[in-house]
Amino acid sequence: MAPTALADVADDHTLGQHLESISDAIDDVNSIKYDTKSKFDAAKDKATFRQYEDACDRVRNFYREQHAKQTVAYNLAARARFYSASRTRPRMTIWQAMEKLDTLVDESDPDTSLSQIEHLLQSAEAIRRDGKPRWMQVTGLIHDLGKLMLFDPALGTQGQWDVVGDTFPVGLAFDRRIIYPDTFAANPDTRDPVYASPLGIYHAGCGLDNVMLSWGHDEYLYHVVKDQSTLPDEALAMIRYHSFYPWHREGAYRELMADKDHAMLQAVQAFNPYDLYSKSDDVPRVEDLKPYYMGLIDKFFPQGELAW
Ligand SMILES: O[C@H]1[C@H](O)[C@@H](O)[C@H](O)[C@@H](O)[C@H]1O
Ligand SMILES: [Fe+2]
Ligand SMILES: [Fe+2]
Repeated sequence: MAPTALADVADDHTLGQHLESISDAIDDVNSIKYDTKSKFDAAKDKATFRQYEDACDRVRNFYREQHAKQTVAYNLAARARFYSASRTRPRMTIWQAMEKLDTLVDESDPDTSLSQIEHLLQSAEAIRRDGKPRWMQVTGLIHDLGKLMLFDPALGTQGQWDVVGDTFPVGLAFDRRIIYPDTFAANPDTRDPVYASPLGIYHAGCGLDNVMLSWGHDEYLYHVVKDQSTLPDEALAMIRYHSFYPWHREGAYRELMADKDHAMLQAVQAFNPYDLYSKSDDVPRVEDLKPYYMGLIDKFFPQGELAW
């Protein structure tokens, strides 16, 4: 009897593996062609979130400082620190990073009272509920982990102004469609003849890959995960451009786009409602959701620990 029972177990196991690889294959097909619609009521939600005109002083002061200090010179220096060969990069798994980030209170965010880990799980859960591919769910789960840069002294982060908040390109005139556009008057780049010109240091169609976006959590996380995960380009664009509201929501800076960026814009726009509007959902139960997301993390970050 025993050998038969053992064989049954072995067969069950193989069957389980087959089913898993079939569902992986379906997911891979979905990753190429995925539905960019979401269940949110965009018109209603637009009136509820991101009301910067009514925002508190904390948010206003945050942007006043950010817009004065994000210069080309600062951006070059921040990137040099990130890439510096002498920097010892902290090593952490994705889940450890999520737990570490949880202590941060984002000064730029007018909309959420939840902790960071809850926001990440809320975004991921909303994507999962809508039947989107697993690579997009895991993107929701990690998209704000770049805020961890605040905790690495070697990155020389100056405060929150170079970590959170909406992003915009530097090296060309600041567009009026960025929130609080008048606060750029305090930025020295507005008095530089090249940086203050319509295309600045760029040329039309140069592609967003060649544009320097203000330094912060999007850019940092993009550089961390691009070579340390199996995520598709769409996921990397969702991470890199998720705070670039003047582009993905307001239609600014389109003249800088190259062909590839049109598909990336669609991806970022498909992602945005899950970042923003899931902020009104119920508080997720971290321990209940952990096993499912640990499975996704293993799939897309097979080496476990990442260098941050
Ligand atoms: O306040 C928020 C917050 O910091 C987000 O993480 C970021 O992606 C947004 O664009 C920003 O405006
Ligand atoms: Fe973010
Ligand atoms: Fe977010």
